[in-house]
Amino acid sequence: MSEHTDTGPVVPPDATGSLDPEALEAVLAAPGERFRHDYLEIRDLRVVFDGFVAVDGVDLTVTQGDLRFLIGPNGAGKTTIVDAITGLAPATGSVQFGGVELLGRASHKVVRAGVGRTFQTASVFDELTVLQNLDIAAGAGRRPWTMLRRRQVVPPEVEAALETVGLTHVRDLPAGVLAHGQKQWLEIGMLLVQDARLLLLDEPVAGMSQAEREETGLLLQRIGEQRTVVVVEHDMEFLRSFASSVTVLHQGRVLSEGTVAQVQADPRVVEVYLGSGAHGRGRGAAAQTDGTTSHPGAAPAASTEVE
Ligand SMILES: Nc1ncnc2c1ncn2[C@@H]1O[C@H](COP(=O)(O)OP(=O)(O)OP(=O)(O)O)[C@@H](O)[C@H]1O
Repeated sequence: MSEHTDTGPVVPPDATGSLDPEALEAVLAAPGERFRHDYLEIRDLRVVFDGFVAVDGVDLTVTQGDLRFLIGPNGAGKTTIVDAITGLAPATGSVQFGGVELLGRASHKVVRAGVGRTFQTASVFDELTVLQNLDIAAGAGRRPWTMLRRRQVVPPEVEAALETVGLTHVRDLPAGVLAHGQKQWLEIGMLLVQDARLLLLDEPVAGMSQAEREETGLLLQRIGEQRTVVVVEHDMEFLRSFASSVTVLHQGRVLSEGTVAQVQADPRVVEVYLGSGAHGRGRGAAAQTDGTTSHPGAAPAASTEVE
C-alpha cells in the first residue's frame, strides 16, 4: 500500500487518456433494476471516543441517483461517519443500505453488503499493475496466486472498470508510477469491480490538478446516476461544480442540508465557516448532560469558503 504523492505522471503525456463516455454508458446501463431500491438511511448515529462525542445524533438519507457532498469544518465528524458506516468506528443508532442494517457488522461484511470506500490517501498496491490491483479487488473469493497470475483473458467487469475510469492504456503499468489522479481513479475502479453500490469517497480530488478534478467530477456524476455516492470534500469549487446535494456538519451534528445554493444561503453555514473562526465563537469543550464532551475548538477549515 502507498500514500499518494503529488508528483506528475510517469506515463507519457500523450498516454494520459480521458474517461470514455461510451464505456461509462455500457457499464452504468447494465445494472439497471437491482440498484433501484438502494439508498442509505442513517438514523440517530452517535460515535463516542472515550467520552468525546464525535458524531452526535446524525440523520442522513442519500438516495441512488444523488451525488451527496458531506462538508464541514475540520473535526466536524465527516470521516468518523464514514468510519461508522464501514465498521471502523464504534457507533450506535442505525445505518441501513438497501434495507440492510450495517451497524454491528464487521468491515468485510459491510463490503459484502455493497458498500465501498476510499481513504484520504490512495491505498493501492504500488508494485502490482493496474490490472492486478483491479483483479485483486474483483476476486475476493479467489486464491492469491490465482489473482496475481497474469491472465490470458481479462474478466469483463475488470475490462469495463478500466475503461470507465480511463486507465485501459496504463493497465500493465505498476500502480506506483501512476499520477495521483490516476491512483484515485484506480481506487474508484476497484470499488466498481467489487460491485460497490454505495461509494463513500474521502476527499477524492485532494492534490489533483484542475483537469483531473474535472475528469473526476464527471466520473462521479455518471457513477452517481446509478449508484449511491457520498463524497467527503473540502474543495468548494469542486462541490459547486458537481454536487447534487450537500449536508453540512458541524461539531458532530447536521447543521444544514439542501442544494448547493440552499446551504450557501444558510446563515448558520456562513456563521460556522466565516463567523465563528474570526470571532472565536463555538470554541471550548461544551459539557454534556451525560458527562461526555463535544468538539473542543472544532476550527473552521481555513481554506474553505461558502461564497
Ligand atoms: N479514533 C479516534 N479517537 C478519538 N477521537 C477521534 C478519533 N477519530 C476521530 N476523532 C475525533 O473526532 C472528531 C471528528 O473527527 P473526523 O476525522 O471525523 O472529522 P472530519 O470532519 O473528517 O475532519 P477533517 O475535515 O479534518 O478530516 C475530531 O475531533 C477527531 O479528533
